[in-house]
Amino acid sequence: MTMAVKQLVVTVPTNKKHVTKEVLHEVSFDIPTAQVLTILGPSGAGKSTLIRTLNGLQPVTTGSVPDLAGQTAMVFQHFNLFANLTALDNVASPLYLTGQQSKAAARERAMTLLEKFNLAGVATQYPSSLSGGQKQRIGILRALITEAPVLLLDEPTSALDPESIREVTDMITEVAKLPNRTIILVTHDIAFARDISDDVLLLADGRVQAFERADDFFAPEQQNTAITAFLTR
Ligand SMILES: Nc1ncnc2c1ncn2[C@@H]1O[C@H](COP(=O)(O)OP(=O)(O)OP(=O)(O)O)[C@@H](O)[C@H]1O
Repeated sequence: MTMAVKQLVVTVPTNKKHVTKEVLHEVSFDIPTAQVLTILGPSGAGKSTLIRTLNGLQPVTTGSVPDLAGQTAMVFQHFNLFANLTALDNVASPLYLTGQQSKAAARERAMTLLEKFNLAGVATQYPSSLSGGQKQRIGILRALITEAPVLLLDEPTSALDPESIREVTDMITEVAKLPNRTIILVTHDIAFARDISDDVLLLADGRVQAFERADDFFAPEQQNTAITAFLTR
């Protein structure tokens, strides 16, 4: 099963009154379910705008995206943890803040997740005392606890030091193995993209430059074309 994005156009306001700018130009591709789709492209290509549109944070101007309301969970570049909540409560928060579960039940579920991913030791700590890698792993668990079938990750490692990057990419690799989980990942980390992707969408200037199976995209004979074009911009 796939979910289609069809001729998606997104325009955003500019500093000038009544002047808008088209950030995505008739973008079409299919989101394969239970796979890892990686969105690559140079800075300003529209990657974040696309992922925000899929999450309903950015309105569609014309064209269409699948209705993913209530089916997505987002992981942010800068973690966006609640500073006043412990790691445990950050993970539990999507369940109890929405009233889906009692705080006690949500915490129990959160603790199980923390244990599964070797983070039980930081359960009572606040974000300010966590490393970047720990913060992002907590951010990923906060998304996972929702059991949303579509996980959106917007440059989850770009604010991290090399050691933390490894912790987080290892965790995302584990998460990608969970059954029935669709992952849409924006990254500038080509090596990680090559390791984890099933499909690749390459954007530049708001247009689709390539949409193909990762094996084809990263095939040796391709490396002088699409990837080089991307890397050298
Ligand atoms: N809400 C907005 N208001 C004004 N401009 C916006 C808005 N959202 C996106 N843009 C502009 O749209 C273009 C694409 O931005 P976007 O953040 O989607 O690119 P990106 O590929 O994610 O870049 P990066 O890799 O640097 O994060 C940029 O020129 C950006 O300034």
